[in-house]
Amino acid sequence: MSASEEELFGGPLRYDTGWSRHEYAFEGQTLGATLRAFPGMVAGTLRLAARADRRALWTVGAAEVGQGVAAAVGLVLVNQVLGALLGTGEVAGRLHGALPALVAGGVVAVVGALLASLSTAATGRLEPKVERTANERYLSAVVAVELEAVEDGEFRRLIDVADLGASSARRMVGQGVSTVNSLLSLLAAAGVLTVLHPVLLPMLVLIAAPRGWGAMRVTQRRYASVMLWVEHRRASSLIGRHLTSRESAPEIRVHGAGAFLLRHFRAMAANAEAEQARLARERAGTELAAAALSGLAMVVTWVALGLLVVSGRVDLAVAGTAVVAIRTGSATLGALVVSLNNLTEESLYVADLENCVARAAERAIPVGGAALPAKVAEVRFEEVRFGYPDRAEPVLDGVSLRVRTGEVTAVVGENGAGKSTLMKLLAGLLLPASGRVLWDGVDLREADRAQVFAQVGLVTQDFERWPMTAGTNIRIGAPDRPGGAAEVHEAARAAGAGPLVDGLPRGLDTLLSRVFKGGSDLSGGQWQRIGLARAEYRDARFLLVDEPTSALDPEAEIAAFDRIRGLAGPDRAVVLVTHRMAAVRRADRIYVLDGGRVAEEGTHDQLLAAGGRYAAMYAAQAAQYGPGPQSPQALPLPRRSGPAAPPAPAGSSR
Ligand SMILES: Nc1ncnc2c1ncn2[C@@H]1O[C@H](COP(=O)(O)OP(=O)(O)OP(=O)(O)O)[C@@H](O)[C@H]1O
Repeated sequence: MSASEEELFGGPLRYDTGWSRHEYAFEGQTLGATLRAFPGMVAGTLRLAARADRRALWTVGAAEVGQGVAAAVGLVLVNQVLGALLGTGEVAGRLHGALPALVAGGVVAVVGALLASLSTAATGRLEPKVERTANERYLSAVVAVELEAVEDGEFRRLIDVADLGASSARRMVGQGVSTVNSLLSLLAAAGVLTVLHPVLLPMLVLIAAPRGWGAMRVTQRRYASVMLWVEHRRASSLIGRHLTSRESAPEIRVHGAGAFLLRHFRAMAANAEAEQARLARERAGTELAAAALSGLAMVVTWVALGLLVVSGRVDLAVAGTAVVAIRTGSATLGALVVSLNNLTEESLYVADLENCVARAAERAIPVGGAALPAKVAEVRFEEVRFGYPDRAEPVLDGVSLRVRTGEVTAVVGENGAGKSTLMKLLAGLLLPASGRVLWDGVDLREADRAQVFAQVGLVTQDFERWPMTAGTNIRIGAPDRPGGAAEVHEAARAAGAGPLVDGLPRGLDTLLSRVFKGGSDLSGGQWQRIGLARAEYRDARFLLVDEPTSALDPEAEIAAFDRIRGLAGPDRAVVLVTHRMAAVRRADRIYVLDGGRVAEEGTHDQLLAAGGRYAAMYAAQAAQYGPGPQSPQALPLPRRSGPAAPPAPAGSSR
């Protein structure tokens, strides 16, 4: 651990996404274990590749087998050439005798080169397709899971890892091809050596084994180091990003945080550099030892070969071929160990991706289910209980309420009372632990969730600000609606975003993101108008509005609430969660959440008369308003000289 880690992050950073399960798993990996796992890894790669592009896969396979055969035939031809050259007779005669094998060797070499380039082209075609297929596999699985899974930390970690798995899947293709290639060339060399003389095969193994051991050792150390240092590296690149980000720029300058962070950035980089240097030293030592052992084995091999020739057990041509085969064979075996190691490492991440897909399938939103009426008129909660897994106490503990089309329903309560959770249950995003949510009598658990979602529109405080054009930001509320620019304009106008959109440099086509060149950005309040326009465009029967106006200025806020209320009609229900009591008073029905239950319910006048929690909350906020004239809708305007808007109840984080 570095001093910077201690000071900035409070302790050593360990990698804590799902793949930490593999931490050091690779360290104990032996060549034998890797070889045993080999068929499974190859099968996994083949499955992915076959899903992506079967034809390219066949081409690669055929080209690789062809190259193996060409390598074997090449060695046999070398033997024939040497046999002819080292035979008896005139030199010219011997050369003439070697000619056919030489020509054939040339042809085989050309065929081998053609096959190699064919394999390269097909592999290049296959790799991006495999990555795309792997990406699509986990992305389509993850978008279909319940919201509860998305919010579950464990599952989130799986998603992070799956992201790494897709690029590993791509690399696995290349590594798989190299492995198969090395394996086939090795088989060719080993086969030819065995045919030449059985004692030659162990010699090949003797030379290559130290190099294989060295490669395995280097990879293991690198893997262990990556695992140990990856969080450190991420943390230091995080510091780098914060140093240059737009959001931190003011504090970096005014508070002088830049020099402080830069100092730690340098210190952390120095630690990482020391680790790299240590790895390089160890690698150099290991490779030197492997080369020495391999050289020793080489000396033994050549002496043994010499003895075999002198004793007449092997003739000179065979010895010459053996030299060639041993040299190519030992180089191939070294490459095989390296690509096997890489393949093993990549396969760990691909296995994580598959794990994510499997877990996502278990937590997927069920497809199909009981049909809902085309126009649902009421959603009813019956004794609904719901709690988050990491909390002992339920958030909602026996909530009963109803939401009807043609009405504005408001839900109020203090911070953490469970209002947003209730909205998610209402939207069909969460399921109750007990009790029932009934859509015109159909239990949400059995209902076709796609039909539920089709009737819901959402506007939340942290609604998505898509880094796309203004038009897309509105249209994305109902992507399947065949509306054109006129409908989008109309939705913007109805949501009070008409002048805003018209004032943008390219109107609806203006890119609302500074991430790309030429993009514009909006203020928080302007974005909220776009969010409302999106909801307007969606035109849903149940419009769920959760704290939509916190960034609007006071007058815009009142206008926004008027508009939201205006959205309610005989065919639409509006459910409003807000801390602004002024927005609530004209709701048809108000529910006050407290302690996980509905503490009070009624109209504004009824609740004020009851003198309970609602009355207290209202009185607290009313004190923030001036005694000045009221708006035509009897909504009090906040004092211009006071806070920009009536503050939320004490302790509000919003
Ligand atoms: N995804 C989650 N995982 C675990 N706990 C959560 C999650 N979301 C909310 N909670 C907890 O559930 C409780 C209710 O949260 P919720 O957001 O529904 O309250 P709220 O009434 O909307 O609050 P606020 O007025 O502050 O927005 C809070 O204590 C919160 O910490």
